[in-house]
Amino acid sequence: MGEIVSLPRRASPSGGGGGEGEPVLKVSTLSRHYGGRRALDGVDLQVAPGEIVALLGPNGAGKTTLFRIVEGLIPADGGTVTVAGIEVARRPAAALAALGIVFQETTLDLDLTVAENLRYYAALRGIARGTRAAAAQQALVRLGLEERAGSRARELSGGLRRRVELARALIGTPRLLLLDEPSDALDPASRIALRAEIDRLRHLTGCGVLWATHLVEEVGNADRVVILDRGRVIAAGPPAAIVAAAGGASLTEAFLALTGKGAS
Ligand SMILES: Nc1ncnc2c1ncn2[C@@H]1O[C@H](COP(=O)(O)OP(=O)(O)OP(=O)(O)O)[C@@H](O)[C@H]1O
Repeated sequence: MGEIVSLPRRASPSGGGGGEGEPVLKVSTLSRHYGGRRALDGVDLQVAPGEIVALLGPNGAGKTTLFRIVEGLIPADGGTVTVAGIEVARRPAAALAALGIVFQETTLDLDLTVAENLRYYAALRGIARGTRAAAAQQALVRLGLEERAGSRARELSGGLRRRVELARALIGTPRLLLLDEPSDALDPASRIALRAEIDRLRHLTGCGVLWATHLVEEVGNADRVVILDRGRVIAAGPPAAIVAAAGGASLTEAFLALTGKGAS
């Protein structure tokens, strides 16, 4: 186990990121057990508007548990989570309304068309009947999916399905986008395209992004990386600063030095 490396957040959005303004996600001393097993142990992290924060950790580090608490699906044992200033434990519905979520597994209805999936989600988000079609159309345009509007989700490649899910997550103008290992099932070209898309979208919408992954090569473009290991934050800061502080030549080396574990 490496020592804790804590580095300052980038002071200015230059270089592509956001990083200014009140945090859209604030996680403070969060803990959670499953029976006798400690899944999260005093986790602190923040995401600013327009900022991409990668949550990097090996399998079992606690990433999914953290996401479930932020989404209001399970309670924490201790600590607090606020989304856009709203405390999840006190006002779960309001906090959920400020979130856009892309789950690890595809959650599109494969028998519906792309446009139908988006309109259905708009209805779930409480968007008025008269404006749902416009909200779905705006989402299609944002992701360059207009020509796919009539395609059944089943006919789309994995990369295109993810783009539809991103489009869907942005309906209702969320303040924070939660991406739970979104590129796990994608081929390398689709992974690269997805990263570029998310970078573009955070500039376009100003939403913050928390991106969970166990793939070190995915996090180099993030504004900040938070490394989670066995439920604890063991390093946090811009990728280059983590590499420098851990004395590695690359983020992969730094990750190995800090966790003592292999990563893909
Ligand atoms: N429902 C559960 N019951 C008991 N233990 C659980 C449960 N869910 C997770 N755990 C344990 O909590 C720890 C954190 O798991 P979690 O799924 O949050 O990690 P993760 O970083 O998302 O891993 P992965 O990348 O494999 O999804 C692990 O030790 C896991 O075995």
